[in-house]
Formats: sequence, structure tokens, C-alpha cells
Amino acid sequence: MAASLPDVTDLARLVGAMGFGPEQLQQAMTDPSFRRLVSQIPAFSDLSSSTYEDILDDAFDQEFSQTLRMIEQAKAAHLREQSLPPVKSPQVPRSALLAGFTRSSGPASATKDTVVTMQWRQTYIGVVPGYSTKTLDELERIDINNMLVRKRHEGAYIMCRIISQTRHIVSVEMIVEDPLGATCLLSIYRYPTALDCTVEQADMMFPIGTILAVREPYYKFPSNGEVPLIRVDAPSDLVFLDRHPVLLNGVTWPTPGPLRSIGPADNAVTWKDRGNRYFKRKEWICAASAFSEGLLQDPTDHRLLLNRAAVYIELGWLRSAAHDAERVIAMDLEDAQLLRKAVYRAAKAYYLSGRYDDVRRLSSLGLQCPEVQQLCRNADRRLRERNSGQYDWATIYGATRAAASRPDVAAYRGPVAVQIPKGGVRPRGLFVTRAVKAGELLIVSKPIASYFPEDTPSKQDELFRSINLLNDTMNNRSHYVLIDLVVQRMWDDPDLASVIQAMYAGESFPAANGYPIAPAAPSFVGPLSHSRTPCIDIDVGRVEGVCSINAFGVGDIDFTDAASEQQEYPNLDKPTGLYELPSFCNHACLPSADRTFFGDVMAIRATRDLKAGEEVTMTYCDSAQTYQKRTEFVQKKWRFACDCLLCKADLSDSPAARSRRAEAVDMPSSLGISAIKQRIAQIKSTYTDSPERRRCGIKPELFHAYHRLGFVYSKESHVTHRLARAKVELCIIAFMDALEAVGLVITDRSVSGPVKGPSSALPVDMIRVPSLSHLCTPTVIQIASALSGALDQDVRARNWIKVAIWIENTSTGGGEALFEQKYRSFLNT
Ligand SMILES: C[S@@+](CC[C@H](N)C(=O)[O-])C[C@H]1O[C@@H](n2cnc3c(N)ncnc32)[C@H](O)[C@@H]1O
Repeated sequence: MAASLPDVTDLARLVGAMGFGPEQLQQAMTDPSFRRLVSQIPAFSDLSSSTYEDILDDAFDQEFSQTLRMIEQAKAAHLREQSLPPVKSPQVPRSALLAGFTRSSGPASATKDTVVTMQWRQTYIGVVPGYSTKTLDELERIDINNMLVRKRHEGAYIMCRIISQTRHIVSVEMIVEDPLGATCLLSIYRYPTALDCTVEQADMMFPIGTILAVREPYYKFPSNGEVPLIRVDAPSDLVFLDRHPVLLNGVTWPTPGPLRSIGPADNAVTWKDRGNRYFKRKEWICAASAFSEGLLQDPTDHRLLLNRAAVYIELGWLRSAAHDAERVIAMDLEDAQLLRKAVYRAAKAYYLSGRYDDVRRLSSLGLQCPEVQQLCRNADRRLRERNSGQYDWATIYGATRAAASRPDVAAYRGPVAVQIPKGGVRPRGLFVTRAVKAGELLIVSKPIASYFPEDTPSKQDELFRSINLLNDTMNNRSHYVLIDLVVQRMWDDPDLASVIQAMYAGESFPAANGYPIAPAAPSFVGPLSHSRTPCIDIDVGRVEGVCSINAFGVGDIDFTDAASEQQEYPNLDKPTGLYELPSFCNHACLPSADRTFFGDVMAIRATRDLKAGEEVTMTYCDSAQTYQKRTEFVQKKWRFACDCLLCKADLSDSPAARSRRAEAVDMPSSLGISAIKQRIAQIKSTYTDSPERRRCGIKPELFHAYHRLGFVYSKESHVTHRLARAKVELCIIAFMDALEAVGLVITDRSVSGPVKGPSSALPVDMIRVPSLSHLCTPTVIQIASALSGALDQDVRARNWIKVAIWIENTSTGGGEALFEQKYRSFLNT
């Protein structure tokens, strides 16, 4: 079972035994990073009563097998459907289709005044049949009645008119008719911001009467039902035809025109007013569409351009935002206030896209605009970060304690490059371009897109799951939304499309070896001409593959990928993000680099000294798990077998020894000291003294066992006052044994008497940083706390705190200042 949060009373007792008060504990427990930190320490995770744990275990086991069954059934149904031949569509009369098309009580029906307690949404990832790259001129028009079900109609497009309001569960659905009067359901997925929009907003995105073309439409049966529908997975397949006179020429509609739910506005001013109303309600996509419509009426309306720039910034369409604002700057308006607004919006779009030099250029125009000057000062700071790799981590950490934090820092690319190793044995990966020292900063990466559950607080009670047929996992809302967000980012960014093209997307997608690769799109792709049409064709299937392989769980010390926990706890929604350079990093259970999150910004540092050309690896799994668990997890999701030093060392033990070790590690929380000692002896006996183990140098399972022992000693020291001191000493010794098991070289294990050497001498050899530093730092702090609180060994305690700072600094940087911030609640005693 994965770590659960400890029982706070037990933790309080432990902390009390170490000399801390309840306030400190309470304060520390309000910090999510500390809560997670504590929950990762195995002994803590077992604090609750065994009965409680058993109940939880059973519940999770049941849920887990139910999840596996669901995935298997979904996959089987999908494969069965794929294996069947295309068929003619059953005829469903228009009236029957319209009568059966009721607005569901899905998420979109929830208005501000509706109380919705629980919502349920389920969908699939990995069923996208393709996306169109053809223009309408290259395609033949086809009619609904001539389409076959279970078929993507390559080389064809369908012209249709929306004749119903929308309904919305995961996709936005509506009924459409073709010029012959045939009708069918149209289901649109992944349209920007549509997942969580209200039905009213969906109606504004797809108003009744709108004429659409769907390029190379996929006609299919729904997963539950017999009335086929056109499923649009790539929203770039949609073409809005309202203003396509050539194609519409001669097209007539046999039925009377349906009443338009949203009437067209007469002129640019009316569109602007409408857009402003949407803007005030933060209905960005509707506002962008209204401003775009106004600009079709009057392409030079500077207010519409300015307003659209503002809403594009909100949507993350920074290239087009800058373009709109630059157009206004070029108009040389006499109104200085409008000009300043234009400069500010352009500067903001450049700043947010990391184009800091353009911010400086605009600032040098000499307009008296304090906001632009401030942006310019910030741009200078960002440029310094980007060029030097120097960051004020303590301040950044402080600023990222709030939920869903996205700190304002520059990305940094240190001495690393994406390369394909010669010889074809290793896959493409990330390598250092020069020798680096342990702890050196290699990369600071800002996400292509990130999602925190807190971004949509109204959805926190929602039950959302997506069955991922690409890797046979059950994904939660975060993973699905992340894909939507990447699609939204690509809407306006052809360069991102090239990056996605270059990233590994799994076995089902053509391999892309180079990085960066030549842009797939034409060398210059203009800005958005209208908000509802992306500037490129979007390969949504590939985006799904890329996110399924490369998404990271976002969290300070989160060493498990979001999807791994989802597998075990399908409804556990966790922050997640897609990152560019880190996605090229291969896995090792014993990695050469470590990641830390500051909000959604990922910093990667070397865990040991690396020679020029050595590979930068990170762990995809919890390296503290047994060989069996690590292998199973990595193999299932990424389909490879790790051959890092730890895996080689584990493989040098016999399979029987590994099994015995896995059994011994699985300790019920009720075990007493002698039983734990027995387990330790058993675990020790399973390691072979092989050259591989010596090279690897660590025994993670022993860390856990010794840590458990130390923890139980600590508990007992609290209960048996008479022997408290002796028990605390034994607790410290067990913690030291734990640290040695993961490679810390302790030179002074004494807990009393004179300190060896000078009083400030560290009790460890700093020649080698221990592995699993996220477990080591809290353990070292526990040693220091015990030395100072229970044994009055303040000098020793101070030296051990220095050890904790050293370990922490190597993995997260930021030195004493960041350490102090992170562990303040424990250190202020
Ligand atoms: C996140 S990507 C890593 C970068 C990838 N190698 C690339 O070319 O873009 C994960 C994929 O890389 C490969 N991979 C990662 N670590 C590996 C390892 N230790 N051994 C073999 N293949 C590995 C697997 O195919 C895995 O699904």
C-alpha cells in the first residue's frame, strides 16, 4: 500500500519525544510539502492502527481490481469495434433525433445557483483515429447518408448546419443537418476551454445556424448506443463556413432556417460590447470570438484589437496577442493612453512567452508607462536567471507555498543536450555537455502546460475518470485536462507543435529521433485569423501519447508520476504538468539527477559528479520500492526494463532472495522491536556481496527497516520514561544505520561524550551524497532533534543540521536560506 498520512497524535508523541511542542507540529502539518514529506517516511506511514490499515487496504484492493477489470473491458470493447467492418448507418428520422436530444444534467448545467453535490464523467484516451491536414479544396464533399459507420472518411468533408442547442458532458454535442436535410449528432472533443464550460457558453461557441465543415469525419457508434455520431477529436478538423462564400455558393438548405440562438451582431461596435460583457464574466473564448467577429466587420478597429489582445493573453495565445497589440502600436494613434495600453499588452505577451528582449525594446520606446517599466525590470531579472542559472530559491519557495502556484522565473538550460547515443543500445536521452559537480543546476523548466485541481475548485467533487487505452491505466481529471491544455497552447503556437512532434509518444506513434526537429508546419505560420480556428492542424492523438508518456506529477518531493498513483487510486486528482527538456530524460532507479518543484517550475540537479558526456537520468518510480515493484511499474507504463546500477545489484541477488526480501520488507505496523530486528537480519541476509552491489553502494530496503526500528525506539522512549535516554540513543543509532544503507558515510556515530575533532566538524564524509535524499533529509533532522531535545547534545545536533543542509542543498539548492524556510517549524526550537 502506498504511504498514507500519519495519525497526528502519534506523530505528536514522536515529535514531543524529540523536544518539539504541539504548535510546531500543527504549524508544520499545515504545510503540504511537510505533510507529503512525512507521509513518505515508511515508519510514519504505518502509524495508524492495523485495523484501520486493513480496512483501507481491502478497500483499495477492491477498487484496484475493479479498475483493472474496467480497463480490460474497455480495451476489449474498443478492439472488438475496431475489428468490425464499416456499415451503412441506420436511418434515424430528424424528429426522433431532435426529440431524443435532451440537455443532460451534466456538468454544464451547473450554474452559480445550482447546488451540485456529485458529478460523474468518464471518457477515453487513445481512441483518436487521426486528424486532417488537408484543405477543403483537397477534399470531396460527402453527405451524411453516404457515410459509413465505423469509418474515418479520408479524402472527404461533410458540410453541415447546427440545428439544436448544445449539450455537454465531456464533449460538446449538437445535432447537425447537411444540405440534403439528413441529420446526425456531432460530438466535439478538446475544443479550448470547452471541458468545463456551461451549456450557455457552449451554445455561444456553437450557435444554432452555424455552418460547419468537418474534414475527414469519423462516423462511429457511441460506446453505449446505436445511433451513430460524427466524433471530432481534433478540433482543428472543424472549419467554420459562415464566411466561405465560394463553398457556400449555390448551397441551399431544404428545411427552414433554424432560429439562431445567438443572433449575429450588426457591426463592430455591437460585437465589441458583446465581447466586453463576456470578458467581464471571464468567458474568454466567447469574448475572443466576439472580438474576432467584430474585426471581420472592421479589421482596423484598434479597440477590438486591443481587447482581443487582452483576452488572448488570458487564453495563453501570446503570439497572436502580441501581434494584435503590435498592429495597434503601428497605427501611430494620437491617443497616448491607447498607445500605452497597446505597448503594455504587447510587452506582457512577450514577457509571458519569455521574449524578454522584446519587452526591453518596447520599454525603450520611452512611453511613460509604469507597468511597462516594471515589466522591463522583471525582464532584466529573468534574463539574469536565464543566462547565469542563479535564482533566489528561498524567496521563490516562499512565494510558492500557496496552492496552484506558478512562479515567475526564467527557464534555464544548463550544460545538457538531447542526444542519441552511438551504438543503438540506449535510447535518445539527455546528456551533460561538460563535467558537472553533484548538486549543480542542470535545468530549470517551466511547463508547456500545468494543471492543479485547485484551478477548478468547483470540480473538486466531480468523479472524473478517463480510461487510457495507450498504456492501460485509469487516469483522473488532471491527466485529461492536461491534454486539453496542451491542445489549447498549440492553437496559437506552431513551434510547440514541432516540439510535440519531436517528443516520444509511445509505440503507437511514429518515432521522432531528432530534437529539435524541423517544424512540421510551414516555416512561417501567421497569427490566429479568428479565435475559433487554430493556426495549425493539431495531432491530438499524438498529444495524448506525449502526455501519457511524459507528464510529470507536480509537487515538492513528489517522486511518483501522477499516473502511477492514479493507477492505485483512480480518483486521486493530483497536479500534473508537461515539460519540454525533462521529457527527454531517461529513467534510472538510481538516477544521476533529481527534480524539485517550486510551484509548477521544475529544477533538476545532478545527484553526483558527472563526467562530460554522461547521461542525465531521473527516476520515474519510487526508487525506495523493491525491485519487483519498481520493475512492474516501469515496465507496465513505459515498456522497458531498467538496467541501472540498483537494478543490476538487485539482479545479482537470486530471485528467491529478492522474494524473501520483498516479504520481509512488508512489515505490519504492529511489529515490536525484536520482530523488526529479525526482519532487518532477514533483509540483510538477502543481499549478495556482489561487485554489482558494491558498485551500487545502497540497500534501500534496509533504510526502511532501520528507519522503522528507530521510529519504534523513539515511540518507546516516550512511553518508558525510565529508559528514555537509552531508547533515544538506540533510535538515533537506528536512524544512522538507515542513512548508511543509502550511502551516507558517517565518520562519527557517537551520541554523547566529547565530539571527535574540532567541535564544528561534520560527523559525515562529504565525499559522497547519499541516495534517496528526500528520505535522508528528514531522517537527519530527526537525529539532530533527538540529540538536542532528549540528549542535550546541542553541538552534535548543530553539526547534524549542517549535514541535513548539505544533503538538501545538493538535491534542491537554495543553501541555508531555503533549508531554513522549508524546515522552519522544526528548526525554531
Ligand atoms: C519520457 S521518455 C524519455 C525520453 C525518450 N527516450 C525519448 O527518446 O524521447 C520515456 C521513454 O524513454 C524510454 N526509456 C526511458 N528510460 C529508459 C531506460 N532506462 N531504458 C530503456 N528505455 C528507456 C522508454 O521508451 C520510455 O517509454
